[in-house]
Amino acid sequence: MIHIEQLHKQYEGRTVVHALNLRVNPGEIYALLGPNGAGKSTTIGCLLGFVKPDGGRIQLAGSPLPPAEAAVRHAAYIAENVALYEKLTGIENVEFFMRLLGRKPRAGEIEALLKRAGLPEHAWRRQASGYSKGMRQKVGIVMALAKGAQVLVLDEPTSGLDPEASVTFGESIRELARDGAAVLMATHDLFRAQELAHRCGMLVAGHLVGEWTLGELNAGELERNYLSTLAGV
Ligand SMILES: Nc1ncnc2c1ncn2[C@@H]1O[C@H](COP(=O)(O)OP(=O)(O)OP(=O)(O)O)[C@@H](O)[C@H]1O
Repeated sequence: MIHIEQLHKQYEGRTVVHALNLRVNPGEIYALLGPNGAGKSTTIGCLLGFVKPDGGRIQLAGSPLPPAEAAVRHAAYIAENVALYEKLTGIENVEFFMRLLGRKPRAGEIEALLKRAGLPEHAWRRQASGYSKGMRQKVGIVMALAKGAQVLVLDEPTSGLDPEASVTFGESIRELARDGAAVLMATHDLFRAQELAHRCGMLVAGHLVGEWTLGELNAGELERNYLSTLAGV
């Protein structure tokens, strides 16, 4: 579960997130939409403890810990470009990550996770320096799976992915949500948001100006809502 109450953030005296309230339940995928500079990444930064908020309350996975510590324990973060140890192979990256979590992988466990996330077998033992963006995202998914993350946070996850990679990635996200993760995804990809998310919210200049339940809307209607909401702000 992700629970944000009255989140407030300023930079150099300018408020970039205003009294934001947002809740993502276990098993739910929530798409955070909004134009460039709306405050999506800042909100994510506050959620994961990278950015210090100026006010409000954040709770992750029901933990009483501050966001940075709760995120280390319960959350996985997949950025637009997943950073990996370039000299290590896919398998070695995941193994290293698991050891950081204090886990010794069982025989065949990493291979099974890589397969589940759809990383082609020929890449498993190749250095990550040669991985494409989509391949990196898949390793990110494996890390979320290995961690059993209860909270998954994604920033522009499908930007620059080809349609097939985007679909495969979406399937992995759905699977993680079906396993009970609360998923928050900041995106400009309205089509993918409509396809994947259960709900979406629109952030404009740090204000949450609209929230919609998807499923009732097709991608065209979501785009019309987005544009008319933007025009009305
Ligand atoms: N470290 C910082 N110092 C000063 N201003 C910042 C800093 N980080 C972000 N901002 C400002 O905060 C506002 C929100 O930025 P943020 O990156 O959160 O928006 P965003 O919705 O993620 O945008 P995009 O869709 O372009 O990624 C912007 O006006 C940005 O210039």
